[in-house]
Amino acid sequence: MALSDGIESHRAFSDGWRGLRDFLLSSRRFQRFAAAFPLTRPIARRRAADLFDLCAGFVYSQVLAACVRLDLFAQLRGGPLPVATLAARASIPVGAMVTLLEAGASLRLLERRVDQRYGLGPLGAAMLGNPGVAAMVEHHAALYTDLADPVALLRGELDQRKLGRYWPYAGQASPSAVTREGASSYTALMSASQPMVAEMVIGAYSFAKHRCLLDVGGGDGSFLIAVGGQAPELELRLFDLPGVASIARDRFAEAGLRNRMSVIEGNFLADPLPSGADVISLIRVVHDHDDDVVMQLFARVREALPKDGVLVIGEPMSSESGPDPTSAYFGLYLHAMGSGRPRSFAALREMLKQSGFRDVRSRATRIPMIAKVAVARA
Ligand SMILES: CC(C)=CCC/C(C)=C/CC/C(C)=C/C=C/C(C)=C/C=C/C=C(C)/C=C/C=C(C)/C=C/C=C(C)/C=C/CC(C)(C)O
Ligand SMILES: C[S@@+](CC[C@H](N)C(=O)[O-])C[C@H]1O[C@@H](n2cnc3c(N)ncnc32)[C@H](O)[C@@H]1O
Repeated sequence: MALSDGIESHRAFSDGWRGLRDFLLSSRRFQRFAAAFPLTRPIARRRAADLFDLCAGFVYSQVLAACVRLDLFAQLRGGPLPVATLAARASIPVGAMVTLLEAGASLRLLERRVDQRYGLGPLGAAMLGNPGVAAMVEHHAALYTDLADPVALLRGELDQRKLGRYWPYAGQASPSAVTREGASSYTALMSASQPMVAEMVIGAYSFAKHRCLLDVGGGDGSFLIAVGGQAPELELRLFDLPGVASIARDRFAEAGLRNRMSVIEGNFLADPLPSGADVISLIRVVHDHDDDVVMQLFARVREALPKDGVLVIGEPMSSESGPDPTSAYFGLYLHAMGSGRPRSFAALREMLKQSGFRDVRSRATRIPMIAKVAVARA
């Protein structure tokens, strides 16, 4: 059998079986049968609950947003508190506060305790361990507005995208014009959420074997500071737009790190990257840009690295097998932002190979949803 015949018969089989599945699942009669029959009932209930979660997810997100805005998790860190206390502190009527607390409890963010008190739930407690997540939730207000009419957003009918304003470099021909003021909110958000990302990247790749690291698009330097803590001998350099570079300079000066770290300002779309580093990192940078920009960036990284120098990419990457809700999130997020797309490791590997990189490998991270890592040699 010729290869094309084999592919054709595989496609026919796959389409045929999926067609049968879709026919059954969309039939009200089959749904009634599956919910009644004891062996299929658990699956029917799970599917119904999955669909309910998709319908109601925006409400769950707003319950979380209210808990974060009212600082409920931090308030409950020391132990449960009475409803009346929480309501008075939030200037919310007791009845409405109970509605929020019950919603939080049903989502495992909070827990109802005896005597009309509420404490942390397992997910609320996990929020306290990852303060960057609360910062993300706060800034979702911009995305939430842009997504109010998702079809208009996808059709390009929104004149003003809030998320586009939040990330002023996105899709801009002259990102160097971004001022320090324009960069300050996104730089603070990146700084707040960097610890969980740095943990993933440093856990997957050891920088200690290198001499000098250049972090391109390095923000306020939080990633470099985390790497520096693990690799005390490593020379650290940061490259970012002028507005962000000035924030990083102040941060290093405040932390007394000016001797250890240097900051180079520039635009990687127009300026060559400084040479001298034997490892370059791109942390949450590549997915912000369209393919043509990424290819330019990879070319500049390759020019700046010595032979055998290493490029480390750390960011959320889409899954190559099966459904992956983080891709839904980043796909819509980056669309609203105005440039970029989530890429799988395989897509990045292809682009890296086309740019002349070799030995492209994926490194496993502890929580891939937060960041995956790709490593390549110049
Ligand atoms: C002790 C007992 C009783 C039981 C033990 C059971 C057990 C082992 C429980 C585990 C407990 C545990 C350790 C929980 C840990 C939870 C963690 C680590 C949770 C982490 C959650 C992280 C989340 C939700 C991250 C969300 C990230 C978001 C939304 C990121 C958004 C990123 C954006 C918008 C980036 C923008 C940058 C741009 C523009 C794309 O470049
Ligand atoms: C999403 S942030 C990531 C910041 C940091 N790496 C982190 O993970 O926290 C992307 C960074 O790339 C920088 N950037 C975007 N376009 C750039 C350009 N053309 N030249 C230099 N830096 C750029 C931004 O200013 C920003 O600091």
